Order: sequence, then structure tokens, then C-alpha cells
Amino acid sequence: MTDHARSPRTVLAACCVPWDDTGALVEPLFRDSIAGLAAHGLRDLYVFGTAGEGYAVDEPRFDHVVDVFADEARRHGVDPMVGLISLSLPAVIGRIERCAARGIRSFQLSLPSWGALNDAELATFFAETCGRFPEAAFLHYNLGRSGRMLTPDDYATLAAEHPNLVAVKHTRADYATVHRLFARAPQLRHFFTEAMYSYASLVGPAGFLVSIASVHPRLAREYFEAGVARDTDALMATCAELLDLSAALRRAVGPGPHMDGAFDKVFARMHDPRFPLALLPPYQGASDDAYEAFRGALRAHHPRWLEPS
Ligand SMILES: N[C@@H](CC=O)C(=O)O
Repeated sequence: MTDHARSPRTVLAACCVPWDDTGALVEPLFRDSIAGLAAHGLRDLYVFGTAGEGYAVDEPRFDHVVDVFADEARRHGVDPMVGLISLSLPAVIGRIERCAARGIRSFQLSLPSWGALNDAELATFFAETCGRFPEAAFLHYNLGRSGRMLTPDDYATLAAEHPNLVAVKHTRADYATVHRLFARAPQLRHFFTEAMYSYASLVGPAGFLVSIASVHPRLAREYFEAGVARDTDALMATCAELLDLSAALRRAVGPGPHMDGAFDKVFARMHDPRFPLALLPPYQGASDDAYEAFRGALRAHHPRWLEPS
């Protein structure tokens, strides 16, 4: 399989941020969680996607979390990637400048979401981020919450215009879109979550955006490697398990919480029982009961996902 992508084929993992009752960062827990992911072989880490509550932090929290994240990531030889979610382009630019001053060069861009960008606005957004910071590398986070899902043709145009646009995180893509992404924008590394990774890795050099599989990092890595090896049987078997795990998680958490962090913090607590489930206000996290119900479901139906990694 040919691979012309500008960034390595890896497993990309989100870091959740533990907050205390006052909404302050619990630094030791955060450091331990980063160290734990790195030690388990998840070494392409980012903070401030949806699970990392990049949409909810103010500037002082942003700077504090970035300082700790970058410091701890580098201790483990991990290149820190920082997500940028804001309605304000100047705020995004300011965050990139402050990160760049700390030596950070990998960023995750999301489109401003108050109103879906039109084509001219989209071009301006990328010119003012990728174009303005040519020494940095950017991954685009393609999600419905931003109001506009970019298409394979959009990526072909943007990748030709911006050599430092290197990757995309896809949260939703159908089979036809997967094929067109590899055909129209092969320069970009396309990352897919559990359900679509199985198919995408059979038809192109897909990256794996790990979500629920992070409850067991070794099995997550094996799933990724099955995709690299195009081992259809292993992919399908693990994909079926992961879909079942996701359904169990949704049942356990129930209908209230709806931001990714509510779910991802359950995964973080599986690795460290001290990890708080709370999200920054006004958003609702999962409850302790939901966490216990999910663990119980794994114990009953998928015990291998609970074994030591
Ligand atoms: N939960 C991830 C995205 C995966 O769908 C994130 O928070 O960035």
C-alpha cells in the first residue's frame, strides 16, 4: 500500500484533564495519566480536543494545562499536540503564539462554530493558521459540532495550499468518503476512530484515533497493527467487541451527559481510580455509578479488556 502522508501512521490519543471541585487542574493526576499513556505505548498525545474540554477552558487554564502537558509529554519523549477550539480567530492565533513561545509546534485545528464558514471564510481561517505559522504542523479536527464538515475535495485544495497541513481527525465518514479521502488528499494522514478504522485500514494507510479501546492500550495497539497488516479477521473480531463496549458504555452513562469528556473520563478512571469524572461547567460528566456499571459490564462480557495491559 503506497503511503505519501506528511505525518506518521500512528495511534492518536486524547488526554483528559482532571479538575478539582473548584475547576482547578489536579496537576499530579494529569501528569500520571500522561505518563501512563506514554508508558503503555500511546505516544501520539494531544490535549484540548472535545474529550480534553478544549471548548471550555479560559486563557489562564489553557496556559496552565499546556505548560504541564508539554513538560510531562517531553519527559517521556512525546511531542505534545495542542488543540485549538474557539469562536474567535484572534484567540486561536494568540494561543498558537503562546504555545509557539513554549516550543510547541503541533496543533489541532477546529473551525469556529457559531456559524458554518463559507468557502472564503474557510480559506481565510487556514491562511491565518497554517499560512501564518509555516514552521508549525497542523491536524484538522473534522467534526459536526463545528458546523461544517470538510469534504475530500476541500482537503485536496487545502493540502495543496498548505504544506504544513499534515493530518485530519475524522469523527464521521462513510465508506465512499473514506475512499475519496485517500484518493483526493493522500498527502494527509487520515485518522479514524474504532468503528471506521477497520474498514479504512483495509483500503488505505489509515491512522487510528483511539477512543474506547484506550481502556486497554495493548489491545488498542494490536487493533492498530491488525490494520497495518490488513488482517481482516483480527480487525473484524476486535471491531465487533469494540462496538459492544461502546454500547455498554452508552447504556451505563445514560442519556444525560453528551460531551466526549463524560465518556473519556470513564476510560481515564479505569487506569487511575482517583481520576475525577467532572467536566468544567456547565457540562455534565458521568456519575460514579455509571463508571461502576461500565466496569461491571466489561467484567461480565468482555473480561479481556479489564486484564492488566
Ligand atoms: N473524543 C475525541 C475525538 C474522537 O472522536 C476528542 O476529544 O478529540
